[in-house]
Amino acid sequence: MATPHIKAEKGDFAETVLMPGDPLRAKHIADTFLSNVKLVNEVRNMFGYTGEYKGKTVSVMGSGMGIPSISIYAKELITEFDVKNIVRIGSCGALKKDIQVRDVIIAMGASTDSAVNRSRLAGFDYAAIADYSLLEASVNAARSAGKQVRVGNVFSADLFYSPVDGIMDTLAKMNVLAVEMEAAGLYGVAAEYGANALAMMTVSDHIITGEALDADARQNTFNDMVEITLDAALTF
Ligand SMILES: O=P(O)(O)O[C@H]1O[C@H](CO)[C@@H](O)[C@H]1O
Ligand SMILES: O=c1cc[nH]c(=O)[nH]1
Repeated sequence: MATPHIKAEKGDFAETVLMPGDPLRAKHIADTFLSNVKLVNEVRNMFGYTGEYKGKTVSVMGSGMGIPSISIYAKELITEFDVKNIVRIGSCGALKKDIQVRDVIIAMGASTDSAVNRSRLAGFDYAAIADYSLLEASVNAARSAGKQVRVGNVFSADLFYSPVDGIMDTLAKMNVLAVEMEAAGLYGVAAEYGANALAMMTVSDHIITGEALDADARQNTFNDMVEITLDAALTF
């Protein structure tokens, strides 16, 4: 069967799908962490894989960048491929001095300048929040592995290059931990179509200090976050 953006068979995806923005990060994760791997989607090179992690079947597929892109893939995975849990595993820019590059942040909530969730809620402000079970399982998996995570609010920006003067200072003042581009949209899609979602990000750059990882590091070295997510997935 095929949706407009995914060419795969019913049953090709596991109930839980990890979604990095970068399809090559999806490939790295499949190559590094999964066994018995099958490539299940390559439409637009948005690679999707299904394999086994410690005996559990899980999938990993790129989401592309931004709320419009992840919204398409998340909606089709949920409604056409019976996916129940989507965990975004992304990168983000840190907004606070006490957060370092490579720290892992879990988005308990996601603020945004996108209008998608207002469209869903008759023009009112929608609180885009993580599924509590996925959040708790991920925090527990991190604790068990002795890995630190920060849990809080993130900002899902429509524009990577913001034209709004002082926006990063305003976000930091409101205790927003980091900026990225998908979480609020993913949470809205999951609510609309009845699935569970969580967004977890590794800090790839620091808005205050300017420190930044390169593309190769963003693609291939976020293993702590991936292990937390996969270990959490064993419990749901
Ligand atoms: O690394 P990913 O998961 O793509 O996440 C972040 O990186 C992209 C911008 O460079 C946006 O998609 C943003 O959310
Ligand atoms: O969206 C993003 C992702 C990483 N870093 C940023 O500054 N923004």
